[in-house]
Amino acid sequence: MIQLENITKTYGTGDAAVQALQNVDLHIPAGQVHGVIGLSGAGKSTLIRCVNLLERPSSGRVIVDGQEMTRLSAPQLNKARHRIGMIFQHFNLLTTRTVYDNVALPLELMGTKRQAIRQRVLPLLELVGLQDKASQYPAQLSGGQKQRVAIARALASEPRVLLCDEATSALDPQTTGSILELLRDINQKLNLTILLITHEMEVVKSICHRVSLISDGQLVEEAEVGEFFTAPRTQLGREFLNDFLQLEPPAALMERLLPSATEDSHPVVRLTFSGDAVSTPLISRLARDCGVDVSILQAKVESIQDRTLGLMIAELLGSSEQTRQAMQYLESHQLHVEVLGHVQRDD
Ligand SMILES: Nc1ncnc2c1ncn2[C@@H]1O[C@H](COP(=O)(O)OP(=O)(O)OP(=O)(O)O)[C@@H](O)[C@H]1O
Repeated sequence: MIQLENITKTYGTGDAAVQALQNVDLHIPAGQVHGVIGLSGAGKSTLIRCVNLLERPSSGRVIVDGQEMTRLSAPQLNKARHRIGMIFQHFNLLTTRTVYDNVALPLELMGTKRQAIRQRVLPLLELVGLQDKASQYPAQLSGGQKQRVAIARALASEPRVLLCDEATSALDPQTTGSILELLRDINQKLNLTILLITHEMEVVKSICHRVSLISDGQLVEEAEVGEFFTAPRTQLGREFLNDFLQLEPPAALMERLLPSATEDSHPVVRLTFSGDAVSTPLISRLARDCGVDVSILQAKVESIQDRTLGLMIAELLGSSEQTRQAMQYLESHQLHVEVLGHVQRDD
């Protein structure tokens, strides 16, 4: 439904040139909710704005619903944009129009008749739960209600695709939850394809089927959400996951961590495991098979879609050969082992 082919976007020229996107390829099938996550300045907004050509790519092709957007004339592009709704972090409602008139606006611009507008707007207000707010003005609404109006407005022209540009970043966690629920509902009821950009893992976890990770204008990782949360393939992916799970070693331990091993130090490791490994008694096997004791410093189990994810920060106690074998043993059982540092034995 959405296809980006080898997209590059450069802002400015010469010394002032900023390459915001480099060789971006992305394919999102119809009916999917796809998230793009990345740090500030990574190129998320540029990427999503390239889909409806609010930003024109410097090179590459954008194809939406079979139509090559990058080849359309201005009037054709205008028409094609009716099939692509968009919502924004700060809602972008017209303050002088009522809720009803905000939702009606795209239809008015398309020349739709009054009666037909009414027949479209009222069910949309019902869909987003604002049927009793039709005659209110945006200033009278909460942030969540404003975003609901924006969603209804984006749906007015019966789009096939909805672009969400940090749509929940200005909302509190509870309101975020209800907006994400509404988006999930719309995705299922209308089979709407949704592309969203976010810097929040919670958003990805809640509603996305697949996720891409963007860094310095490049897509560096793409995976199903369950896979991304259980086995990110890049260091940046692991950092997002660790931030989300808030599993960092205690500060006092961090201060004692040595970057490399000494004769009488033990490794401190972060273990990430999923699937069968969660229910396998690996710790007792480490003691039995490798002669290594495990001192658990922090541990957590999370359910992500249909997968279970376990995380643990632990100190491996044994000789350097024993701990090396223990790490090999863990990796051979599909655990991701990251050595955070080494801690000097107390005794
Ligand atoms: N109109 C512009 N002119 C020049 N540079 C720009 C323009 N818009 C974005 N950039 C630059 O392009 C890069 C990507 O910006 P973009 O806004 O797409 O990132 P982002 O991931 O959405 O960031 P944030 O999460 O902070 O909004 C940044 O280095 C930014 O400074």
